Amino acid sequence: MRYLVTGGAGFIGSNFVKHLLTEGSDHFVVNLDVLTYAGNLYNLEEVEGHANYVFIKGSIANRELVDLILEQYSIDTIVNFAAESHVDRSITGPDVFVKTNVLGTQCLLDAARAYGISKFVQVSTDEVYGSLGETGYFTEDTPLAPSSPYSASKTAADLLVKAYHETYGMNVNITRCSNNYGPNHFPEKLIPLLITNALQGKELPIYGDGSNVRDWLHVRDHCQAIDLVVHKGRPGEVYNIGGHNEKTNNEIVQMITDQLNVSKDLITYVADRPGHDKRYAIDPTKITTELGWKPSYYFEEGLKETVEWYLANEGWWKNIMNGSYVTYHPKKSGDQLCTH
Ligand SMILES: Cc1cn([C@H]2C[C@H](O)[C@@H](COP(=O)(O)OP(=O)(O)O[C@H]3O[C@H](CO)[C@@H](O)[C@H](O)[C@H]3O)O2)c(=O)[nH]c1=O
Repeated sequence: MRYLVTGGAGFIGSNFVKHLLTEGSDHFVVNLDVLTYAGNLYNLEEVEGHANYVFIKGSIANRELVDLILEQYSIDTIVNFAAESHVDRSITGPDVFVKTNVLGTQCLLDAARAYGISKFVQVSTDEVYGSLGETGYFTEDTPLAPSSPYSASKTAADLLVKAYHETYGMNVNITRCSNNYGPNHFPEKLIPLLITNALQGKELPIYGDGSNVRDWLHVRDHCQAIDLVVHKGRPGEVYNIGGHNEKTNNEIVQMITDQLNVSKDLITYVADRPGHDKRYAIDPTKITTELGWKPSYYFEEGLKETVEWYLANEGWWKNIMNGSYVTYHPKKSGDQLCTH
C-alpha cells in the first residue's frame, strides 16, 4: 500500500509511521508534517533512512503541495493525524485549531477526492463526545457534545469526513481514541509533563482536585487499531479505540511519584482548566467484535516502560525544553522542504 501519513512527526503519527515501516511489509510511506512545536524529526530517527519512506515538510492546508504528493507518489491511502491537539492551548488561542483541524482536513479531503484515494482515515478523539458523569461509556452512537475549542474543531472535522462519505461516496473511516501514552509523547501532556517535571524536581501541577478521569491507551495499541481500521474498517464507519484503563489524575501522579521515588510534596493543586471534562471512558465493543482488536498493554506495565523510556531518553526531552527540537535534515534525495 502507498500511504500518505499526515502529522507523522508528532507523537501518535510518528509511532504509526514506525509501525508501518517495521511490521515487515512493503508499504511505502510519505510523511507530510509542517513541524509545529509538537512535530519532531528526532521521533523518526529509526526510519529516516528507510528506502520506502519520504519526509516532506508542509501543511495539509496547502492544496498544491498535497496534490503534488498524491500524484507524484501514487498514494492510495491517507491517514490524517495532522492536528493541533492540546486542549489548554485551544483555550488561549482557538484560531490555529480551526485553521489546521477544520480547514486543513477539508483541504485534504478535497485532494483525496480529486485523486480518487481508496481509503481516508481520520484520526479523531473521544473528546468529541464531551464529558461523562460517574458512570457509563462512550459508544459510537453517543451524541457529539464537545466542550473545548480543540474538541469542537475535531468534531467539525469528523462531520466533514462523514459528509464526504455521504455526499461523494468516499471510503472513509473515523477513529476516536482515548488518552494515549507511551514513548515520544510531547511533555505538555499530563503523563510526560509529570515524568519530566519529577525528574527535574519541579512542581507537579494537578488541575482542580485531581478527580478527573481519563481512559489511558498505549500508543502502540492505538497504532495497531488504526492499522486494522485501514485494512478492515467498513466504509463510512466510526470506531472508538480505548484502553479500558480509567484512572483519576490523582492516581496517575501517585503512580509516577512512586516509580520515580520523588517527594509527594512536589504535587501542587492548581486552578482548574475552564470547561474541564470530568470523565472519559470508551466502550471498545465495536472495534473488538468487528475487527478483532484488543489492547496488549497492561497499564501498570505500560506506564512503567514509559517512565523508563523518559529516563533513557533524557536528550530527547531536554532538547524540547531548550527549543532545539524543530529540525530539518533531509536524509535522502526524495525528502523535500516546503515552506508554506
Ligand atoms: C497538562 C495537565 C493536565 N492535567 C489534567 C487535565 C486532564 O484531566 C488530564 C489529561 O490532560 P491532557 O494530558 O492535557 O489531555 P486531555 O486534555 O485529556 O486530552 C488528550 O487526550 C485526548 C483524547 O482523550 C486527545 O484528543 C487530546 O489531543 C490529548 O491532548 O490531566 C493536569 O491536571 N495538569 C496538567 O498540567
